[in-house]
Amino acid sequence: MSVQDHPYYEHISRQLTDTFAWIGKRLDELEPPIAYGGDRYAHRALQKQNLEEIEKLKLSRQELFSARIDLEDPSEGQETIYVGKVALPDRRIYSWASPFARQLYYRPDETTDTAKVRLILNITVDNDRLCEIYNQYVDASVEDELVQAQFTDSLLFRLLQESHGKLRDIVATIQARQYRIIQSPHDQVLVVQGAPGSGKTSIALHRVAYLLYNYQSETFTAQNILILGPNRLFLGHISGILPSLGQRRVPQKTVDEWTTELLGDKLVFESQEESLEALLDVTQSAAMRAMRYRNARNKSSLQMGVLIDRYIQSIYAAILGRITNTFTCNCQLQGLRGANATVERSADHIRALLESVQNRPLNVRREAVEDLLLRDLGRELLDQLGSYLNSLDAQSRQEREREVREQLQRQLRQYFSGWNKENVAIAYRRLLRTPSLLRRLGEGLFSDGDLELLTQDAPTNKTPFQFSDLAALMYLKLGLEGADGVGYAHIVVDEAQDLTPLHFRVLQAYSRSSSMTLLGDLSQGIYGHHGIEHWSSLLDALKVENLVPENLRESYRSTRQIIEFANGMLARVGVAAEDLAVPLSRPGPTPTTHRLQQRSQLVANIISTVTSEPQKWSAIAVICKTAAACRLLASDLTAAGFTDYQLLVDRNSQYKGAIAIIPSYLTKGMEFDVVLVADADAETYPPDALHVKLLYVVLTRAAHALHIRWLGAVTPLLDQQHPHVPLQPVLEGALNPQLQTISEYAAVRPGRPMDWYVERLAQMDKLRLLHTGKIDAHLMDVIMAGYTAASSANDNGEAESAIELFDEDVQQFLTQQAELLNQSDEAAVQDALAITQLVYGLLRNQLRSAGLEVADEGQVPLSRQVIMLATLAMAIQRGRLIESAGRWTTRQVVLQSVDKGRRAVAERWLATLEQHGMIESQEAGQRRQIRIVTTWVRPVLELGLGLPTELWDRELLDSIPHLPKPFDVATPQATR
Ligand SMILES: Nc1ncnc2c1ncn2[C@@H]1O[C@H](COP(=O)(O)OP(=O)(O)OP(=O)(O)O)[C@@H](O)[C@H]1O
Repeated sequence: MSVQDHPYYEHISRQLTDTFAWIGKRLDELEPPIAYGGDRYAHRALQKQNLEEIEKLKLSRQELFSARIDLEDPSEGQETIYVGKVALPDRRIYSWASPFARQLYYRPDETTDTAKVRLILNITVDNDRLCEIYNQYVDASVEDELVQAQFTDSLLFRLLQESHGKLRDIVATIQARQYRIIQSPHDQVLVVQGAPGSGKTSIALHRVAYLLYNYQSETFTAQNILILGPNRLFLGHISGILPSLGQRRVPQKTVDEWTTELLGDKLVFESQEESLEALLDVTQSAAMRAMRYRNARNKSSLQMGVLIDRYIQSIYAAILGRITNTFTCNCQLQGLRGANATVERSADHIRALLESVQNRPLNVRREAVEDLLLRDLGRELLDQLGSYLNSLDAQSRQEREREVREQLQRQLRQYFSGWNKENVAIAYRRLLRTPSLLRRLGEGLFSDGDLELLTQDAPTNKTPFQFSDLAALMYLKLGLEGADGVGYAHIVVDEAQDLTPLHFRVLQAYSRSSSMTLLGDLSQGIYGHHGIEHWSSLLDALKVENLVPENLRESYRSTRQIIEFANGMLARVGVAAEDLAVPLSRPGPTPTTHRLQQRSQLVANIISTVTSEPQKWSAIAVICKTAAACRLLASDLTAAGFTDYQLLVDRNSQYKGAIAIIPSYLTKGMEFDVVLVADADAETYPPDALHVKLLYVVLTRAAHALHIRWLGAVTPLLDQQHPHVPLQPVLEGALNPQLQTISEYAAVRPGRPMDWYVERLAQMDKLRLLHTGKIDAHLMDVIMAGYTAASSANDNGEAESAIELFDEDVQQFLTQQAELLNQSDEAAVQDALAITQLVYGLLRNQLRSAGLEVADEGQVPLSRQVIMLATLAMAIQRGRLIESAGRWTTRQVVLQSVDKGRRAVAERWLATLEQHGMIESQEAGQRRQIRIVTTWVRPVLELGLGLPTELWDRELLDSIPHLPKPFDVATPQATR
């Protein structure tokens, strides 16, 4: 049945033709420039109004209306109205965003009781041609048989069958639930969690148009609304919607553009997509990728915000601490003898002034205090100079007053000259690159290991900032410089799950009244290393009290078969049925899955699959996981003679709408008629939380057809043979510290003895990272990788020993000791060796409990024993490990660490130490256990090293036998 057969065809056609004629006439009236009629401002305003109306009329002509509603009004009788994108009240056309349309057409929960809807028709028009009519709602009271029986296909279904190149407005078919979100109150943070294709982006943009239509004059203007999207490719995809709704001027920005706007275009930083590529890049070591993952999470967290607050506070405290002098201003009026005045303010007074402006950004506080002092002291100076100034004429007096102010200003500048404005990037780098500062400020916020990782990968002035640094930089900028008066009336964030908690804290500072619409899907959170994991985490970030996400599960984009295929994957990894997307019952072909044997077969198959798709599908995506894989595939396709594709690896490029070869993460938010996944093998998509999300995004980009191809084994995520696939931790549990003793760590890394690791740690002053003898294996990997890189860069081969940690004198002394011990066998040296070995034996328990165990018990070369003792001394000096001292060990084990020939001397020393209460003993069954008294650890250790120590009690020292060479403490060769 053709559209002409619809009983309302004639009527609607007439409305269309008449309205077109009416618009033509109105345009004729408006288009000639208005003659200048006196008042220039009134003339300009009139001109602007005319231009706006012309724009509106032209836009309305493109698609005059999309619905007709017939009403029965108790007082007015029967009435017909139309709903379109642009309101033309003279022609009874209402805007879709008007309260009237809200009540009648979209029929949300609250319905009107004044008018009864009899009929709603969906209409498609192309300029002045009436193309289609669908019955959307027919009340039983409408008796026209023809209307009831025919034309009952839904326009929604018809539109969804079409090709999905660029996103279009959905005015004609907005669903009631979607409309309810669009028109919900604007004075709140509205979060929309929605399945792929549920219309989140469409809702976001219609909501902006709705707010502007209804509240433009009161609250919102196109310029005070901020719309943030992930990248230009995505913004290109959605660019048509707002203009088609009559809103051309609302800026839509990428997160990068927003960042550049705030931080300046000189800042070089990597994009969000590059940050993900770096994590996926298997040519990088797993340790480095795990570090990035963990650092990204930490730098993006709200704790980082607290750390930055503390940082600013510490810079401020240092400034306050430097204000110790009284400020004195001597003012002398040139050429006027005796015309001088002096004012002063104490340091306490100036510090109090500073405290009074403490809530201002740090970089403006100096100016604020200078202003206060200028005003206050300026007045005082002028008072003192009153008798001179009063005798002058008005003009000279003004000049002299200026002279006074200038002198005061100069002297104030001089006084505060050591206090410069902080540069955001430099201050940020300094924070991350100064381990002691970071440790002090980060205490209680991050573990020592996490702080160490932040330092390990801190930005330099030669490397770009990582994406995960950006929110922290913006937050720091807020603290240093404030928001520059920028404040948005409404903020919309699409793909909101990908912004970091700290980004939201920054957004909150730029929001005038916490009016926001945030849309996203946690199942598509492929930037899990820095993004939002639960919407509830926004409560803290945005400082709001409650937040109930709207949940949209119906997916409009994809056919039932595609959604079921994607849901199958989620169910396989344990996602509950009630959390899966609900498909519309729009049918399509079953997704095809093929394993290919060889690369050449894969390439041939991809070409034949995409070229045999029906012509009507204009948007086809061939998706590989990474950009590198896309480039490789593109060159293989070209080599096979197929060049009809667009390689889309640049996030800022425009999709031209044909066959695109595109990396997985760049398809975010996009949609295609056909999707072909070119590398769905087990290696490319391992079963972990990151890859399941990545693949979910990829699969749900397809509107009509989906093809899966792979070489080798299919990813377990898509393997239909396995109903349950347990997920592995991402990047081998990058986020979970794997605490190990050094011996456990070394045991699974053959090739290096354990004490090699101990010495390297000591050499880099990292022993403090050992907590109760354990260290995070990821952190060790990173430190050792950094160590290897540094030593290979210096090309100095084997590392220097831990002795390097000591200052030069002590180093020299210890090196000498070690050499003497190794080279000499005089009887005196034998004595010294016995002491060293004894002390080493006594303290080995401490070494062990700190994870610093040396593998070959009793046979460790003496030079190494000295080094190990030096390591321990160092660690104790740094305030660690002491708590682990005083552990019991058997006397026998201690003596075993001494060569047989020297045991007698060692026994003698043991007795001496016991006699002086430096070691205590207890009976444990048959055995005798001994341990060092905690307070004596260091002196005993220094005895072993032969170091003179101020901790030795003089009396005690005199009472024990004189130490043999080379441990001659009576004639120390070095002092500490
Ligand atoms: N009410 C509707 N009428 C017609 N089409 C609709 C409707 N709602 C959504 N769509 C269509 O469904 C597709 C998906 O919409 P949109 O991109 O807004 O969803 P999304 O939730 O943002 O998706 P994703 O999370 O996957 O990026 C688009 O083609 C859109 O036009």
